[in-house]
Amino acid sequence: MASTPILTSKARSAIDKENILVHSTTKPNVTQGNPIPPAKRLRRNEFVESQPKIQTPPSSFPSSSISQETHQSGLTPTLETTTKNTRFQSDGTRTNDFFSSRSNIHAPPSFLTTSSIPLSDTTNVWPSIRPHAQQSVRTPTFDSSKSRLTAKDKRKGKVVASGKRAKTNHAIKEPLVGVDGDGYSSEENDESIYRDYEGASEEYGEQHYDCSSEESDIESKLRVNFNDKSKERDIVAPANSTTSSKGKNRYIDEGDATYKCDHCGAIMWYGERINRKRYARKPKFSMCCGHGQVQLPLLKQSPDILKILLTEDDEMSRYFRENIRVINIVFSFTSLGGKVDRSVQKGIGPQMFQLQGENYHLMGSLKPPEGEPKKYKKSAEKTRKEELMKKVIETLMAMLDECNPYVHQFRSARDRFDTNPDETFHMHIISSREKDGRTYDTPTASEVAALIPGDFNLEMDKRDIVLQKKQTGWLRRISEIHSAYLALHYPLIFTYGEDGFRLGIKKRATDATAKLKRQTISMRQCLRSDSYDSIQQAENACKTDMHEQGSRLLLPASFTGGPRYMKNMYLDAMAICRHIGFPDLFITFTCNPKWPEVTRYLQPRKLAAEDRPEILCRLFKIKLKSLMTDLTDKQLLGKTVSDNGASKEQTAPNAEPNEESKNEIKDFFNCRKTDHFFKDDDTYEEVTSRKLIDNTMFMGWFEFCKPIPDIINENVLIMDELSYDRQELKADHDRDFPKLTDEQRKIYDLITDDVFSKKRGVLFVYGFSGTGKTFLWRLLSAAIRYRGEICLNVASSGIASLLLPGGRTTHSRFGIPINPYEFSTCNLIPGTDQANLVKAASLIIWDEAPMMKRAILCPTNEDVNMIN
Ligand SMILES: Nc1ncnc2c1ncn2[C@@H]1O[C@H](COP(=O)(O)OP(=O)(O)OP(=O)(O)O)[C@@H](O)[C@H]1O
Repeated sequence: MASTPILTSKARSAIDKENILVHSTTKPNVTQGNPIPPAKRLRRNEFVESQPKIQTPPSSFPSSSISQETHQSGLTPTLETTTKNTRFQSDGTRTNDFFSSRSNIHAPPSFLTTSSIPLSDTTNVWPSIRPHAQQSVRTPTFDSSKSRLTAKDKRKGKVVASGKRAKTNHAIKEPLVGVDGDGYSSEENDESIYRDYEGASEEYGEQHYDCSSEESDIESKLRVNFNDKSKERDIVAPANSTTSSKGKNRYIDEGDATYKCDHCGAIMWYGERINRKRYARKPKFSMCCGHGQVQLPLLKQSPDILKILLTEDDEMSRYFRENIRVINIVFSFTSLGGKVDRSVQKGIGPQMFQLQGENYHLMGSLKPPEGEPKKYKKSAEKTRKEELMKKVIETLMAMLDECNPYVHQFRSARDRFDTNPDETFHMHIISSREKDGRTYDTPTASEVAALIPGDFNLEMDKRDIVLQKKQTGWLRRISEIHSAYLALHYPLIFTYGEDGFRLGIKKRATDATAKLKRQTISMRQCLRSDSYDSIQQAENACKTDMHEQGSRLLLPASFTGGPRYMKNMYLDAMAICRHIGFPDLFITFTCNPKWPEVTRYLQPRKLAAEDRPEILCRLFKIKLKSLMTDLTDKQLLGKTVSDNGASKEQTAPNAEPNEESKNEIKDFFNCRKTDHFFKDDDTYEEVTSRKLIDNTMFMGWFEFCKPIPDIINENVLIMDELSYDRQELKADHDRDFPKLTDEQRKIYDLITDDVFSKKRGVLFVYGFSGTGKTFLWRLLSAAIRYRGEICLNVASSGIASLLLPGGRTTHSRFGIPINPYEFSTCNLIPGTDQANLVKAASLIIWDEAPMMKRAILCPTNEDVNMIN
């Protein structure tokens, strides 16, 4: 997990103005007299140019100490001696930083090193301008045992280590005050930190721990007095300081998950509340149930035997917990699917493989193919060698036999095979349920699956899972929205075969939901991706008829962080870079399973971090938001001039309203403010009739984009297709027509009859290489075109398209995405020239069609049908 907030050159220049030079400290190869390699940077940083002295690199710059520093990360639990980080003030003072437990920074430009360095290093100057910067100090150590809560602080809901206040006061008196608003960990910044964060703790209810070491005497010796060299403000010198400097590094603790959602009772962290900017005595949450819109039944209590295995401390239970994943796989009905790359497993080390793209579940036939072993059983037998495993498996088998409806049905199928081996039947695992998913989640055996005599029936719901006795051995992919998707893969979690997400679950009936157009829960609500609305609307907005004109978009199951989302973020970032300049810092923010909040949550439950990845994700998100607030709202590194909307919820990109922020069109394309204008299924009339948005630049733009009826709308694509030299085509056709073989002639007649009699249909012509398919396509297209009709020749690859007269790739002709995934659709927007051309075509010849994924062929066919 990583996030890359962009700090642009303006931000950098803002930092520079405060003499906080943003450079990597890991610059051991800087040469004497030329410490600042990029000319661009020199140009922009006049103050550096005007201070030749400061460019002298320190002769004794120890690269080893730097590397120690660069590896410092997170809550460094060591007391190793490291290089002290240095920060410069506008008054020429220098301050020393330790780093914060929050993030590492990589400096991407070529002139900076790419190694990971702590955030505090962002305020470091070049080694050359800090000859005495290598102060040996102890790395601050996090020691939770030193964190003591005072009763008052507890009441306030914050945790501040006792003794910190005294130190804080001391820091206030200290003349070496740090940079305003900056200072996760710098000792000189204690005052500002405390001002900021104690205020913040009032405001945000955060809990603070002191992570400092008690080694104040060492640190106090290493204090640096910059005032001595205040005139040459970049030249720093050490000075003896008598300042006590306890508690340089503080960890901002997000507290425990002690808050409850009013609607569904979900236990939440304070940082997960809506409207994070405000302190709330009774915080509200939406990520759990969308303000009570989503009402789902609670999972049933586990069967007693499973409870014992999960909680007790006997040998069998411990063994079960240690091997719970393996045991689950033994009982799982489905297997993991995805593009697996096993080449990464080299040498010794833990077993691992790389999974690319989408992850899904696969299911095989009722019986394995002839001669093949029973795979699941095999693994079970293997594990049964161990006595303990055998006992556990037998216990669980008995449990699942009793309570899991899928097990019932599979057992019935087996019995039926045994009694009548010649009978043909298939097992049909039903996707759609009649019952309301809010109240009934534990289905019975007859509801989940049925054994149906006969072969596969084409009229079944395409999401249903149909298991046949005879299969080729291929595993079948299961739809993610099948209600049994999770229950089949995790029988030990969904012991009763409980339903997962399925279509048609009704929202809770409230006043708010009554006004909504969609009364059922969508996958998006389950995934909590509201920002998708704005993206979808952005694509539809320029059209007058929103229903007909909009391109069809399907929400992928893995929306957040999915290809579409990432592409948007990437394009936004590139647009920002182009407009404002390249970023100076590349901050990666990683998740730490040893965060105190995580440990406090997991330890009492006897769980490891990998057992509850969602807890890590949630805390990561909270901390990421917190960091983004510090960077943007609190302007830790200077004013934010732009952001890509990734942290839209908590960022105010332009805090001071200016001309730029009033440009609604720009905001619209930046996916900001669109919520004010649209909702998912609003019509154009509804949108434009709102008084709220009258006479804005945005509405003017809408008007501008309206098609003007008086102007004849000529479609250049159609004109292009009709501009062939018909006489020449006819001559070619007449020349080759007699050459057709009987088989080719038959196909030719069939197709031309259908085209000229305006029949619709799909014909699939196949044959070995060299049997004259391309010859036939050429003749057919000539036959259609010389009669003044449109024939579109497309091919799956660019090379194949060159062989066809007027050929184009299908990607280009139908707007097929380059990297299609399961839920991709064509970008063929009805009403556009491209769509009208497809509509006007009499014949579409698609060469090498099987080269395309099925995931593309079917939607393309649907899209072409839709626009016709
Ligand atoms: N009826 C025909 N009369 C004369 N020549 C023919 C006839 N059919 C095919 N050919 C010739 O045979 C050669 C191979 O035909 P073509 O390239 O159309 O085969 P293909 O099935 O498209 O092959 P591939 O699948 O490899 O693309 C071409 O030179 C073509 O002109």
